[in-house]
Amino acid sequence: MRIGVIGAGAVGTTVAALLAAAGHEVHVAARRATAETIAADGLHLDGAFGRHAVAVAADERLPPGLDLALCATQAHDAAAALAANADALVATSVVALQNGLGGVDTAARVLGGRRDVHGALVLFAATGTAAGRAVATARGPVFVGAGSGWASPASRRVATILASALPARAVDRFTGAQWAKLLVNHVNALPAITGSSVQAVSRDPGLVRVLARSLREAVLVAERQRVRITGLGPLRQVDVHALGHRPFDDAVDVARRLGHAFGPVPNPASTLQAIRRGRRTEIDELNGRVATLAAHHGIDAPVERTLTRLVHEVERSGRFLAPGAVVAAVSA
Ligand SMILES: NC(=O)C1=CN([C@@H]2O[C@H](COP(=O)(O)OP(=O)(O)OC[C@H]3O[C@@H](n4cnc5c(N)ncnc54)[C@H](OP(=O)(O)O)[C@@H]3O)[C@@H](O)[C@H]2O)C=CC1
Ligand SMILES: CC(C)(CO)C(=O)C(=O)O
Repeated sequence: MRIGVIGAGAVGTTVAALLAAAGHEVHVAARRATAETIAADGLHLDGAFGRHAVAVAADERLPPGLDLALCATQAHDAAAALAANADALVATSVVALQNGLGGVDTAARVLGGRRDVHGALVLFAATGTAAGRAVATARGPVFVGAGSGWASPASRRVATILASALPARAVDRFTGAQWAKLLVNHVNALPAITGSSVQAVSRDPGLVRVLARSLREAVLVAERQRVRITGLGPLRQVDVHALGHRPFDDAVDVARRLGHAFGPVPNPASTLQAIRRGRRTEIDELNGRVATLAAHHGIDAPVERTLTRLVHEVERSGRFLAPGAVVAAVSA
């Protein structure tokens, strides 16, 4: 298959390298300097999916005539990246890999309301190390779907193509699964604020309770949105229930397990990686999105609000906070 990947960061490099290693003809669209490096040196992936060095085509734009295109930019770059490639994608199935709730809608809107647009919920963890280079710090599947019903034949086809290269499958009730991924991504904020890993946060008795409180707020907001969150990857349906409704210590247990679901290799998660590279984070699409929805429903979500504010403060200052300062800020 001829497959395009827009964005050669942590996720784009991982997926593109695995697709190329599985024998697909892969075209990468990246910023000019990155595209030149990849065209000359190929893609290099190490870690949980093995070591791969593969040659791929790379340019600032994708060529026309692709069977499938994956958008692997950060959420706030997706609209511009897809618009820049829209002419090449008129007859191509498109998959949005962004975290948060808006990936599929953004892609469909930018591509003129097209129906062959799918979302992918990525549950592996990857860290970008240089242009066209990434390390997968934890394995995990990719779930493909769209909308609130059964997975369509088109989503199943996309999942089958991806499954030729990495663990991937179609998922029903994508909207509920996307909320489950949003809950999983609650592990992102505290490493970004403290400069530590997801696993280190889960081991810290104060921070893991903050994580559990933020998760509890998110579950209550989802319920007010009338979303039924499905189990996904490390987060089972019973865990979602525990986060919202069981005694708080049960929610803390779920939060702790979520952090350890990423294995022994320290996972900074994508939000801390953005901060380390001096890039804008996606926090407004994660905890910030929950805080906004909470306000819309007249619910108080003080932990979601505070975590969003603290990530923005670290984005601006570049100074991480000690765990005790975070616990104090959330409890103030
Ligand atoms: N990292 C992870 O483990 C996971 C990440 N995700 C999600 O996947 C998405 C991508 O994350 P991640 O790979 O970590 O992010 P990165 O920032 O590492 O990669 C995004 C890449 O897209 C590039 N880009 C932005 N705009 C364009 C454009 N117009 N044309 C070409 N390239 C462009 C960026 O370049 P530049 O930096 O120069 O702007 C960057 O190299 C995010 O939504 C993230 O939340 C999901 C699961 C796991
Ligand atoms: C799955 C997880 C948490 C992997 O780190 C991720 O989505 C991210 O880093 O944004």
